Amino acid sequence: MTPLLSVKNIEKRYGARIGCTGVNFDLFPGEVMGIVGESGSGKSTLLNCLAGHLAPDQGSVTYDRTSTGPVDTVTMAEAERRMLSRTEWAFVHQNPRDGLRMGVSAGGNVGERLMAVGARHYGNIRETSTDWLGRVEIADSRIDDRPSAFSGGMQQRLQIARNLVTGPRLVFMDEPTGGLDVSVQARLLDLLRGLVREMGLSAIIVTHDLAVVRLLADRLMVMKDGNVIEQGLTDQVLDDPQAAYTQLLVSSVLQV
Ligand SMILES: Nc1ncnc2c1ncn2[C@@H]1O[C@H](COP(=O)(O)OP(=O)(O)OP(=O)(O)O)[C@@H](O)[C@H]1O
Repeated sequence: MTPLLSVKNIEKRYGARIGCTGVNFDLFPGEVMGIVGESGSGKSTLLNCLAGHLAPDQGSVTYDRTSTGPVDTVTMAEAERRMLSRTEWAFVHQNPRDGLRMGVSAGGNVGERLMAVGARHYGNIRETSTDWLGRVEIADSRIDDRPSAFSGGMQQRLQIARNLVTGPRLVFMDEPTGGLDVSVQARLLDLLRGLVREMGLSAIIVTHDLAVVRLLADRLMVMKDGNVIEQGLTDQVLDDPQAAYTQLLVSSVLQV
């Protein structure tokens, strides 16, 4: 089977400082990969290199695009990458404000993504938007409200609807449950798990929360000081960690 994403030898430096280095992995269709590690270990740098937000200094990221087959997203033209981000990819930010348009209604936030991929019929756009708000547990009556009138959990659910409405194949998530109350996190996690399964999504999720990877990720990558120090099936890595650092991480000795 062709990997959906094939990552080879990615390195990103900030001057002399290493962001991440020597990262290699394949992600297959329908797989969810978790990336964990303490603060500053290089998780966000790697995610941003994979999603095309940062240009790595070395390495390749090959994506199996529906229309053309495998393409190197590091060297592709910016316009092409932007098109991928609107159609086959999605990016869920930790802070919903970074992924929403705060001055646009909830329905508009979802609907404009449909318009960006060519939807023109107002009635259909409104209907699909309402349907998606329902799927993320936002009442119909809130469709014309702006996200600024929503709670943090609702904003995050709206960001998820905005990202998934166009039916992406690959979703990048940066601490999707970070910054939320514990009870809100649990509900959001449940919702995400349902959507990922139902839509057969592939995803790469950065988190410092092992409960998030336990619930969502098939595979897990552990990072420290910019390096991947262990990777494998989530249950295997968490239940039988090989690296001393992962053992500390799992035994909660480390605060990540
Ligand atoms: N814009 C930048 N300029 C310089 N150094 C940076 C920049 N962004 C990140 N770094 C450095 O790169 C390394 C990896 O940082 P990164 O933000 O990727 O880690 P992280 O694991 O995502 O951390 P956190 O969980 O705190 O977000 C750190 O040493 C960090 O200081």
